[in-house]
Amino acid sequence: MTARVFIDGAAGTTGLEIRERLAARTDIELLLLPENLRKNSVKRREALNGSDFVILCLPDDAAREAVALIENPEVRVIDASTAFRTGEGWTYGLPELEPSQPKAIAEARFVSNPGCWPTGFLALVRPLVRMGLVPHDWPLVYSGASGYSGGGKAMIAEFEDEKAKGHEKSAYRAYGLGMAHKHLPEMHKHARIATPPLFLPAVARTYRGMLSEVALPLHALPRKPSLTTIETTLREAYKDSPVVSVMPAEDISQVRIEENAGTDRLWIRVFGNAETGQARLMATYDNLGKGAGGAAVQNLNLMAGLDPTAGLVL
Ligand SMILES: NC(=O)C1=CN([C@@H]2O[C@H](COP(=O)(O)OP(=O)(O)OC[C@H]3O[C@@H](n4cnc5c(N)ncnc54)[C@H](OP(=O)(O)O)[C@@H]3O)[C@@H](O)[C@H]2O)C=CC1
Ligand SMILES: CC(=O)N[C@@H](CCC(=O)OP(=O)(O)O)C(=O)O
Repeated sequence: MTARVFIDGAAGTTGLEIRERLAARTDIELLLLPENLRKNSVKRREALNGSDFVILCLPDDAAREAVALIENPEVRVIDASTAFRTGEGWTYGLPELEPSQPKAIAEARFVSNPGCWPTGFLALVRPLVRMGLVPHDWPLVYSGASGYSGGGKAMIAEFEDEKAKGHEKSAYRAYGLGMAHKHLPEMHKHARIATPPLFLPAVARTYRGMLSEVALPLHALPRKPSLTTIETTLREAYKDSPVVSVMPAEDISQVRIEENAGTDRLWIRVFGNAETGQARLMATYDNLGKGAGGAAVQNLNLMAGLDPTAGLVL
């Protein structure tokens, strides 16, 4: 039996990525609206209610509107927007978050796909907080750079189209300077920490890819874990994941943002200096892969009981 899947927002940056991953599959029947009807609310309502699964790749308000249009209780939803990531009744779609998360996603009706930034943060810190190596009230700092497709069609135009409003010529732009980024609530909630992290995001002149980091002064943590303990804890947490891997850090002196661009992988490395007790935890992945489209396909596979890695670039 095939699962009928409707992508609302299939012409957008994230929607196109998901479409590409699903198009060739024989276990999925993909429903799409033609270009001239893709914002027609009558046709959208029909498609939203006539599918087994809908994947929403829309701005927050349009995602809320789409959910409100769903009347058929059999329809199950994956939402890629920020609208429901801390919402009641929604399951957070990061299978690697907790040992129980894949089952929770598999059984859920409403799944919120994680934000691209929270994906890296939670992958780096959640096992360390869970195991008590980082206290839940530790003032965590999270920094990194994203490819500009992370801002969707509007930011792609900003970086690529000289005629676009606010055309950007710079190679690297820091933002979120008011320290109130829209992803803070989900990082706070799902890391199960006392306060949101200090978050220092930037966007780089590369289309896709992310490199994000958490620095830890191991010597100042109550349990003074070694670099090896940190790395072993993370490796143990992801030992069964086909998507998240802890890679060896020795023999590497440089890491590039493009490392996992074009894939659905997320790689973690634990760098640092054992003598000074300073650690630099790093994640590389793709804002459109594990940060969005790949994560949505991973969640769909779990929810539909399909091969967990089908359609993923690993
Ligand atoms: N880009 C990324 O790396 C990530 C994106 N996301 C999230 O995914 C969602 C989609 O983002 P992204 O693909 O980047 O954005 P885009 O702007 O590239 O695409 C959004 C799409 O939604 C369409 N749309 C807007 N309003 C409606 C409506 N009322 N009915 C039907 N279609 C509508 C747009 O139409 P039109 O083409 O006419 O503008 C566009 O095609 C957002 O919520 C974003 O936060 C999450 C993680 C990462
Ligand atoms: C580079 C860039 O601007 N990235 C966006 C985040 C990507 C996004 O909007 O997606 P989600 O919120 O759904 O994850 C930002 O920081 O606002």
